[in-house]
Amino acid sequence: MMGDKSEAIRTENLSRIFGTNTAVDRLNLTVEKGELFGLVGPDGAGKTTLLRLLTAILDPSSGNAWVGGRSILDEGEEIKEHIGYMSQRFGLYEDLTVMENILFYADLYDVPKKERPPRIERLLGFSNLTPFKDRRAGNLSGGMKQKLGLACTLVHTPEILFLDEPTNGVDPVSRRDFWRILYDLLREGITTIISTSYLDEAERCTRVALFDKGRLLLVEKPDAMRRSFPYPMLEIWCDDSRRAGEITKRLEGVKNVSVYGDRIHVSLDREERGDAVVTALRNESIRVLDQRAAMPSIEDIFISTIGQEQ
Ligand SMILES: Nc1ncnc2c1ncn2[C@@H]1O[C@H](COP(=O)(O)OP(=O)(O)OP(=O)(O)O)[C@@H](O)[C@H]1O
Repeated sequence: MMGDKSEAIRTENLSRIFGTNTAVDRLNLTVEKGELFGLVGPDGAGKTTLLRLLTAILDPSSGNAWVGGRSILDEGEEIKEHIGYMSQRFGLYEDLTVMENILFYADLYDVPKKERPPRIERLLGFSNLTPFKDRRAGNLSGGMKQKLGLACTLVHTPEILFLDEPTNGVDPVSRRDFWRILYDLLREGITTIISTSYLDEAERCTRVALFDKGRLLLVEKPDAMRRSFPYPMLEIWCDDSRRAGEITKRLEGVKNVSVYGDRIHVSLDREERGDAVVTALRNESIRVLDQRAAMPSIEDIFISTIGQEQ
């Protein structure tokens, strides 16, 4: 079946097996045009393999996928012309300057010479790299390198962008900058598929797909995901939150516990259990400073869903 016109991506029973290991397991997924679509899941969940399948770098073991209406099985070369892919090991040339790196990718993608100056100026502006255009890539900070990688990935104006953990190891301020760029791209109508291990980033996506062991467990808008979370959540501020987390995990009716700095999130089978949790903590000499009902974060949902799987 061909993809719909409003669809950026459609997969049908897409699978990839390595030996006895199923990295992507009969995946059926549709991403609409103009989405900023997040892939999350623990290490080894199959996110990178999925991105490599969709970018036509890796052949599927079975099933098919359409990217911009083109099949990965027999239109891989056309797909590559219309997409941008920033892999975890995106190749920047450390000895070349920012400008030279962008020009290198412009050559690689045969960007017409006349179109280059305005496009490159825009990309440099976009990524705040104009003042650094003559700096060697090797001398850029981690955050700037990622922005340069993105600029290189965008030089041939792809319709669909695939980013594999682009902000991994980047400081929080640079991560926010990077996301500002992604939102600008979203406003321009570019579809982006991004894998991330930062769950606060997943909250910023239009929709999030949660993977584990090659299988798609959930796909939803972050808000809807939070609203449909089946368990009441209690947020408790306390001292020694780690120990509080350990104690809480063992209590009856506690579905799940996540520890965040000076507070814990507890999901319960029934709201009334909250008082018993607080009492149990106090009995173990934990100082409970405050408590309130809370909305679950994507992290709570993620931990709870993966937990039920095992
Ligand atoms: N080329 C390969 N040969 C053999 N096994 C592979 C290969 N590529 C991936 N795998 C296996 O497939 C599974 C999924 O890996 P994948 O890299 O896609 O996961 P991931 O979710 O992207 O995790 P990470 O974020 O750590 O890269 C893993 O068990 C991995 O060991």
